[in-house]
Amino acid sequence: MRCACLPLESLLAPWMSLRRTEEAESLPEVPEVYRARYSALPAAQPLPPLLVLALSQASPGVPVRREQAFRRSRTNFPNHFLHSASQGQDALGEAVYYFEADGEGVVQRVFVFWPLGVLLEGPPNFCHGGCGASLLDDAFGAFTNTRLRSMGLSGQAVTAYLHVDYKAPTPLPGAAVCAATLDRVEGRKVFVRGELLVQKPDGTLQASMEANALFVELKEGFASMKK
Ligand SMILES: CCCCCCCC(=O)SCCNC(=O)CCNC(=O)[C@H](O)C(C)(C)COP(=O)(O)OP(=O)(O)OC[C@H]1O[C@@H](n2cnc3c(N)ncnc32)[C@H](O)[C@@H]1OP(=O)(O)O
Repeated sequence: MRCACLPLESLLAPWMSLRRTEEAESLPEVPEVYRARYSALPAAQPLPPLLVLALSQASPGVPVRREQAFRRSRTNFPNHFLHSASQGQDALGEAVYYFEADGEGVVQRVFVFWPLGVLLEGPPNFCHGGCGASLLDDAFGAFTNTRLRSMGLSGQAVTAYLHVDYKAPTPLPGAAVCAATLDRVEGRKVFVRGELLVQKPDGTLQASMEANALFVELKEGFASMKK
């Protein structure tokens, strides 16, 4: 039987070797809600096939819209654990964030594509569990804070807890998509759930990790966090 899976090279290239061009290239302006953290994809950067697959599986028949895809603005967050320290050839490649909002502009879901290199290993040839948890935490944070901003709120919430269930190993080198959505809201408490999706050899997607988390909107924002 013919394997429906995407060849590894098409999953990873060119994202693994992507280097920043945002300083040199004039990129389209992104909507205000996203602007603090994200920038537009350069014109030459295609949407990762795995991201497109995850989106079409999550919402069959709904067109994938390039203008809903962003990358993280490194200029504003030069010390970010995932977007700076953990980046590199054979480590994390560059993420692509895809936000979905409802008719009122309120963010309902985020999908975050990550190229995963061999240096992220836990068990031989598989991703470290702490790395997967970090990717999920990042997606949950991106979802929660962008959703809050899209509702006219602060967008300054932090993780109070993160629960991860490891359902299957995550192969390296490879790629994953973290999907995050709302569970419920109780005052300042935002409960989020999601999964880390990888592609099986038969081409279908499977959740190698499932997670839920509580984010708490800070009363006085990040500036109030004490050392
Ligand atoms: C720039 C982009 C950043 C994006 C963030 C990305 C994700 C991250 O990695 S954040 C970093 C990791 N997280 C942290 O460092 C947070 C550290 N913890 C804290 O600062 C505080 O404990 C904090 C803010 C979570 C809660 O403190 P505070 O604002 O004083 O609220 P507090 O009154 O204690 O709790 C609020 C509610 O949450 C509940 N709650 C707080 N923590 C928990 C928990 N671990 N489990 C269950 N419930 C909890 C409380 O019971 C309370 O509930 P209720 O209102 O029903 O009584």
